[in-house]
Amino acid sequence: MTSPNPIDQQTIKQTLSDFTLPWSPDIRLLDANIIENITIQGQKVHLTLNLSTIPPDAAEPLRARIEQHLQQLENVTQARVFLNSGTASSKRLVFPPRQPANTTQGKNTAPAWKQPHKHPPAKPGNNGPIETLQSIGCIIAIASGKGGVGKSSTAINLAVSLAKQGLKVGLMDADIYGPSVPHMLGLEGQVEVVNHKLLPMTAWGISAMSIGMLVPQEQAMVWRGPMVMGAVKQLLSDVKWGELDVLLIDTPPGTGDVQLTLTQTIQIDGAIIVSTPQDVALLDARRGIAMFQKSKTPILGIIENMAYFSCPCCNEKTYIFGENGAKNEAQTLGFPFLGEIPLIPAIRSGADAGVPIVAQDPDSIAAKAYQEITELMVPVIKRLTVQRANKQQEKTEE
Ligand SMILES: Nc1ncnc2c1ncn2[C@@H]1O[C@H](COP(=O)(O)OP(=O)(O)OP(=O)(O)O)[C@@H](O)[C@H]1O
Repeated sequence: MTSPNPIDQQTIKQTLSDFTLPWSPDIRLLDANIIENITIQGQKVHLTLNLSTIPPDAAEPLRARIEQHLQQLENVTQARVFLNSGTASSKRLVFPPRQPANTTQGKNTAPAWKQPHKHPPAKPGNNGPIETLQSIGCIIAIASGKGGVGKSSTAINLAVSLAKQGLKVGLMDADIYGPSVPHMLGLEGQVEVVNHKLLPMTAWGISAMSIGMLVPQEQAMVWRGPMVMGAVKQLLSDVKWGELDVLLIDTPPGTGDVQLTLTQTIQIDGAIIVSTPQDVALLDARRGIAMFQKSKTPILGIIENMAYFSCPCCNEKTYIFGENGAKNEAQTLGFPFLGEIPLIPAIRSGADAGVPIVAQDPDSIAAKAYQEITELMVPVIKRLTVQRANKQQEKTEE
């Protein structure tokens, strides 16, 4: 007896290559940025469609048609198509109900660090734990000394990549002056308010909140001093994050009011510094590092973004801005070097289209570079979670 041919992404894409959009027959499904994700396990195929790009009446028929089509493939025993609304507010999330993590017949077998985080209850006072952050395993700031080095793109792709590894991830966009997270995640619409708390929006498997979802961008851009501090505090205490393994905070470049408010208001368990390889960016990165060190926030490592240009034809690497700049800097300063992300047009076009590259093309060089970094981050997140719980416990006992 011969074993069935393995199915791969290529076969699935090939099968769907003639599929056109019922409401726009000139456009192929594969060209329409509608497919979020294809996962294959043996002979089972799961495909996720981005509901926000489909006319409401067309969603269910399209889902059923694709499912039926895939089911006809010789080696497919199960084909399931899910619709993901991309936002929490639209209430159209039609994933099957989430199973409790790591449970077998009702018995919770999750490792200790993944048990529901039971941080002690909030204590009144300035530096007491904030109630909405109580069920968060640990908090990591993504920072850069200089603007435009790709900090937000890095934060988003790391968040989605961590979620793909099974972690519950939140992303708070604290870049009050230039919030780019909603656009990069393709999030639109109104934030939902329940019991006086804001609900984060969901996209690509993560929860996200940004000042850009609450006020028009022109408004926030001119805020200074107390207004900025007030906005950061609101993002921290008025958002119902729920249970998360990790909250990533995308901070604005530099060392201003936002960073100060964050480090004075909450316990940040670690900071990751994003830098490009050039000297000037590295110099600015040093300032960012110094600020976190002043507030005793551990530096978890440095990521070099736009490390090299990767030729789309032959994958040859060209080190446009010099080689190993951030890597050498990390070594000099004694911090872990977490990895390098290539300069790849698809990272920019994905961000512009609201589809992070790790979701759009998980097998790409870029997605793999982010994944390698998140594989290093997972054990760190576990360690920080345990440390945070211990620290919070100590604080309540003081
Ligand atoms: N590795 C990369 N390859 C190609 N383009 C990239 C890469 N990283 C970031 N970009 C692009 O560079 C631009 C700046 O990136 P991004 O907004 O993430 O930077 P930032 O440091 O957060 O900026 P800001 O200082 O405005 O907050 C964006 O258009 C983004 O898509």
